[in-house]
Amino acid sequence: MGQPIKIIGAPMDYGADRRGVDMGPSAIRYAGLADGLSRAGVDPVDAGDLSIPRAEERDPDVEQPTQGHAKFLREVEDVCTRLADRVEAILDNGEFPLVLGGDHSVAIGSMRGSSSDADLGAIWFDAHADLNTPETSPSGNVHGMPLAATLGRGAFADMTWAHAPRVNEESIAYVGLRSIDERERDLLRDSEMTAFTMADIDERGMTAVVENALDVATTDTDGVHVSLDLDWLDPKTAPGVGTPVRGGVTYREAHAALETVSRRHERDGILRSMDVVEVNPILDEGNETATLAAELAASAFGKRIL
Ligand SMILES: NC(=[NH2+])NCCC[C@H](N)C(=O)O
Ligand SMILES: [Mn+2]
Ligand SMILES: [Mn+2]
Repeated sequence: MGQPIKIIGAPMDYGADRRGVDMGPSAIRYAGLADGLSRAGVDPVDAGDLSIPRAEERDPDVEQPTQGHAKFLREVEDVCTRLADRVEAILDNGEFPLVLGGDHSVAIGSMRGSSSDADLGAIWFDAHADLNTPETSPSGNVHGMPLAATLGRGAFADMTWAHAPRVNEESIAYVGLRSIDERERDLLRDSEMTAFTMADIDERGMTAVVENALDVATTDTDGVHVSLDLDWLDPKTAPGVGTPVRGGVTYREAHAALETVSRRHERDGILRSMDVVEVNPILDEGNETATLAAELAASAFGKRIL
């Protein structure tokens, strides 16, 4: 059955404005994640959830970086530090870490852990660029900042729990971008990251775009982290997310994308870690977004129609 997949839940909502995303891991498990992975031919082992301090005990105004604004940064640091350690230990054990969010700030921990012993590329399946720093963020929500944190931008420069020096911007590719804040656009334009927007998908088709993104993420790296934010999909298909943006990826395009990743992984063994984030069961309709998250994970690990 190949490399065992270690499922680890990070039921965190500190990085998002909308409560409920902390229930994502339960909803994705309930939707049949482990069964789907087994049917895809891999061996899932559920390592349970990280413990997260109770939301009711938080105070949004306690801790702030010296510059800018980032809500609950101390709580995010605590969770991501523990998550990074877990991800690193799973990889040391020869297993594959599959992290279930939680809001997208969990990716700070996933990528830090996954890159501790490796040069790591990343594919960011998301409507958003998640490149705000505390200085540029219009919302102060850390789920809009994980890539800036990983790259050590702005106020994150001195935060060793966040900055992952073995992730280089040249090895990061976005797929499906369609919502970028004004100051974030300048950060993106001035960076070496590769951004495939929805317009690129319209023009060239999903498979070609993802092949290209994989080329970017595998050049001069030891492996790839896949970060799947469910708001990447169109809200009609994935309504259970806190920051929906219309004009997103369709059901079939999403499966085609993850199947393309899986085919490259079967050929070249490129994948190193993955997270599936931003499923909010309170905003969902009949758990369909969590079900989609579970199905897309199965596609990434080899599930095929025939
Ligand atoms: N992972 C996400 N859903 N991010 C949404 C970010 C939205 C907006 N760009 C912000 O900084 O607040
Ligand atoms: Mn998003
Ligand atoms: Mn995101």
